[in-house]
Amino acid sequence: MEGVDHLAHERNKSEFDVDAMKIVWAGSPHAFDVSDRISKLVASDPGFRKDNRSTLSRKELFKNTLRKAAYAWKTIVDLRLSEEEAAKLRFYVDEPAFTDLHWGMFIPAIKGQGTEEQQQKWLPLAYKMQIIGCYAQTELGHGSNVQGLETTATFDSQTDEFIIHSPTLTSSKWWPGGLGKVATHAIAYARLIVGGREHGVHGFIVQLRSLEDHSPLLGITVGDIGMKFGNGAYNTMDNGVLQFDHVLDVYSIAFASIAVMLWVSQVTCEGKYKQSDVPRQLVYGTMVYVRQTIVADASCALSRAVCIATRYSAVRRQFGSQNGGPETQVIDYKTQQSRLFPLLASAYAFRFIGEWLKWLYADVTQRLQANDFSTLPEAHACTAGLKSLTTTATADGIEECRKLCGGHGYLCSSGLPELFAVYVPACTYEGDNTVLLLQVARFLMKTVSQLGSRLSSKKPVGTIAYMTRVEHLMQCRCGVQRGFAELSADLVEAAVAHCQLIVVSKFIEKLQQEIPGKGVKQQLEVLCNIYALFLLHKHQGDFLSTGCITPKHAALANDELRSLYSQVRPNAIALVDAFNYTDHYLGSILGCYDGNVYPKLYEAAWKDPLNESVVPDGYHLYIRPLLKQEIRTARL
Ligand SMILES: CCCCC/C=C\C/C=C\C/C=C\CCC(=O)SCCNC(=O)CCNC(=O)[C@H](O)C(C)(C)COP(=O)(O)OP(=O)(O)OC[C@H]1O[C@@H](n2cnc3c(N)ncnc32)[C@H](O)[C@@H]1OP(=O)(O)O
Ligand SMILES: Cc1cc2nc3c(=O)[nH]c(=O)nc-3n(C[C@H](O)[C@H](O)[C@H](O)COP(=O)(O)OP(=O)(O)OC[C@H]3O[C@@H](n4cnc5c(N)ncnc54)[C@H](O)[C@@H]3O)c2cc1C
Repeated sequence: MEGVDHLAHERNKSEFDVDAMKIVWAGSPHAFDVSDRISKLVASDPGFRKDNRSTLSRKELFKNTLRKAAYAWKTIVDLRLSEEEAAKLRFYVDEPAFTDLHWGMFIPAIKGQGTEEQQQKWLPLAYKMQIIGCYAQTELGHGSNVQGLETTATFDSQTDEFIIHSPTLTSSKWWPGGLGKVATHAIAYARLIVGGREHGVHGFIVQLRSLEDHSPLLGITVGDIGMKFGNGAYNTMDNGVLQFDHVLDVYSIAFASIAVMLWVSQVTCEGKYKQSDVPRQLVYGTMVYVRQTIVADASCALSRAVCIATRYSAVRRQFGSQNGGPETQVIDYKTQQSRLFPLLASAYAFRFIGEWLKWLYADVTQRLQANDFSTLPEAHACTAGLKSLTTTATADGIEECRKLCGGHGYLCSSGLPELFAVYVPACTYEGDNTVLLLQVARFLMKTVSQLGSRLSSKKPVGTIAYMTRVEHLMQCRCGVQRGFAELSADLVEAAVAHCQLIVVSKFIEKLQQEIPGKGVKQQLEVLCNIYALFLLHKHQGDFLSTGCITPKHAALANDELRSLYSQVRPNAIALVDAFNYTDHYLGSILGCYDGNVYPKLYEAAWKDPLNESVVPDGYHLYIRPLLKQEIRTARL
């Protein structure tokens, strides 16, 4: 029945202050206020409806996305929302669109790599959306290997301009989000050539389309690369293809510096290339920035799937009826708990590692401005490794949540298939996860060679086993005289172990902070122990081989896990309520707040276009002749 909370009995079991946990999840009372207000604003506005996406054609879907993006911008302007509120609104609109890359990469690239002059020229236009940008780095032939990019930018000292060109088919820009049909400008990465000499890959701001009639400019060929995985999903985004034919790009300016003129690589009017001695990888700065935002995104996506699966697991009953009484809630099965609760713990773990990574990125950015590159390698390794670890775990976790919901998890109305389809490219974009782990492995090899076996001492006591595991995995690999390439598959395992050590240690450090609210810290301690012991159980071969745990320890850890699951069980619904997601944002009948699943599933079924007629189109043409044997049947 509408209005009845079918999960009230679960919510009454909670042993902690849910409102206080909501603040912990949001990060601060202010952050909670903004999230709560904006999520309700979006949920209550029919202009942001999203429950019909799976029934639209690609063109209808895309036009609807443009409508929503324009409507969101009008809402932001009319309500005079702050940058923080506007970002939250785009988040809760929950539709991959060109705005993601305009705000998520194009603007950060100009802020992070543009000179003061370039920022003054381009940022006001971008903030007012008088230009729409994309980040055009990947090409048809190269994505991971940035140094393999083929697009050229040749400086013409006669005209004081750059000529941007796609010399080969494989140099076509391919994948940039927003590029296909919307972006008017791109930050295009190209090989800088000055005076016949090549100076590696640099970023250029290039105008692609007329600001008058949106037609591609002379020398620009641009379009969409076609349908992607899943039906609605990421097909709201116009990932594009772009070719330059000797574009005399009067607007392009070679990105001349990182942060505040820290790294000045200039091309003078006389055609001289000047670069000071800062790491050339600073040109990758935008990717490092985005990778740390992707870690925070992982906690959002995983928590969303876990919220759906947890609420449905409490609603769903199957088997176990005693004397005609109610069947057993599937959330009470130990197998369901052993699959679901580690994902619940991971969602919280990724939330806190995302907070720490945001601090690490801000710290390294501040150091760069002071010409201090000392923590850049660690920042790169951490952002790369944690992006890889959290997105892989989240993509796998969303699929596990779909399976935890049985058959109904496969319905679009569960919200899980689309969430999976939208999320999984995160394992590829912003750096293929294996390629990024190889960067971490390279960092570990260098660290081991510099520090000897002790990779790092500054870790909480509870992580000794985790630290020993990483050192053991590295020693086993570094000890043998074989090349990096030969050992790369093993080194990637050590890289994963290193990242897991970071997540566990930062979760433990989080618990050392002052955390207000009745029972809140205790619940987080349970989740931290679940995260740490679940991984120890999953990788117990590594831990046993280090000798720092014995088979008896491994068995005790497993017993402790079961006990921890029992401690979470009465609090599970409250722990997912703490994410404070609206039903609109969840987009899931199985995960609806009131747990009134069956009537909503049944009602939703009849809204499918196929049910607009009781006799389907095609019956008279194809089925009736079949049934009436009017088609000559093959001789049996
Ligand atoms: C739900 C809807 C979406 C939500 C949207 C929200 C926001 C939008 C954001 C994301 C989603 C949408 C789109 C994604 C956009 C993209 O995908 S943009 C393109 C991303 N592409 C990549 O990530 C490419 C990956 N490849 C690389 O980063 C590099 O090629 C490499 C693998 C790092 C290798 O680089 P290379 O220059 O060859 O260096 P090498 O391996 O030789 O290393 C040399 C030294 O440099 C150090 N180093 C490498 N990278 C960095 C770095 N970034 N920072 C600092 N240092 C770096 C490396 O460690 C080596 O150091 P040594 O001391 O010499 O060992
Ligand atoms: C949805 C989506 C949105 C995107 N948006 C953008 C965007 O806005 N802008 C942009 O510039 N790009 C974008 N991209 C492109 C994305 O950044 C690249 O696809 C990504 O960096 C991976 O590169 P690749 O496609 O070349 O993969 P490849 O590197 O070709 O990967 C193929 C396989 O090769 C393996 N491999 C590659 N190199 C090595 C190695 N050295 N050692 C071991 N294994 C290796 C990989 O692990 C993988 O298994 C997007 C991609 C997607 C899917």
